[in-house]
Amino acid sequence: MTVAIGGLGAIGAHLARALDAGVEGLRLTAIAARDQEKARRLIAGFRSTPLLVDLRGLAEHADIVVEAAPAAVFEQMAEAAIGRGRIFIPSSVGALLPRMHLVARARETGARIVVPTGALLGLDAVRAAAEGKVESVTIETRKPPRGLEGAPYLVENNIDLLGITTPRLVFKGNAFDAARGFPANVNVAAALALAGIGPERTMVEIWGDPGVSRNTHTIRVEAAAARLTMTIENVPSEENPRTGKITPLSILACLRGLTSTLKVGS
Ligand SMILES: NC(=O)C1=CN([C@@H]2O[C@H](COP(=O)(O)OP(=O)(O)OC[C@H]3O[C@@H](n4cnc5c(N)ncnc54)[C@H](O)[C@@H]3O)[C@@H](O)[C@H]2O)C=CC1
Ligand SMILES: O=C([O-])CC(=O)C(=O)O
Repeated sequence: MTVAIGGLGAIGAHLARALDAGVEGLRLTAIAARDQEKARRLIAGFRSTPLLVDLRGLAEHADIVVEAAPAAVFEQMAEAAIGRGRIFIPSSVGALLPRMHLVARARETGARIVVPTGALLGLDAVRAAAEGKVESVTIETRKPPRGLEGAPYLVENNIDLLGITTPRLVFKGNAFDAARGFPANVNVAAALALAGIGPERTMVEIWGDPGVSRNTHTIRVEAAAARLTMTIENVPSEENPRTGKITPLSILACLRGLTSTLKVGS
């Protein structure tokens, strides 16, 4: 299958390099970048040169379109990919929550929207639990203050975390509101909501924590079949401290799952 990537930052550049290095059954055919010069430098050493197109053009050149750009440009990429019936893999999952009409549109065009586990863990177990009765799903996110810097919710509420010396709870509410207030920080909460009981019922706490050096997410699920408590501690990437290094790896694993003969995990 052919793959196109929109956005060449912490996630996209890593993914592009990995695909060019070789992944069985997958070929990188197109990329879109805001900084064209940087993109050219990235692909200069590639074994096979992908086309450099704009975000909307990606869907014309690949079976699978991976969105790895800021949430602000999510809609144009999603609409083009879904409109053409592609497999659309979003990174900015929070941007999907207020746009669930895209799922109905995908049903019409034959597109698929495949949400990767991303910086989170355990979505296989959450999905399994949600086949039965689920009482509650919560996620507690702790990030070093600079990993939350610039979030619209903090700006609107005049919350400055940079000088704090003790952990501070900055948001408590549902996943829908968390994604709106922290579009670049809690995509994991959106993915959890979609795997389980939806954005209104999935509860989120966001902490600015000067005591952690990793982006740390703990999910708790109380269900009829099982009780889950899971924590992941992500090493922030050098390019973008908001993004854990595991994220492009998760998308790569997700891509492999689309073509592999042996697939592990639901
Ligand atoms: N699902 C998950 O678990 C996670 C999702 N994310 C989300 O994934 C998205 C990408 O994250 P990163 O790679 O860390 O971001 P980044 O900021 O490192 O990279 C984004 C790239 O998109 C490019 N870009 C911006 N506008 C563009 C346009 N119009 N056309 C083409 N390229 C454009 C930027 O130049 C930049 O290179 C973000 O929305 C982030 O919040 C991040 C971490 C985990
Ligand atoms: O922990 C991470 O790497 C990123 C994160 O919270 C998100 O975008 O949801």
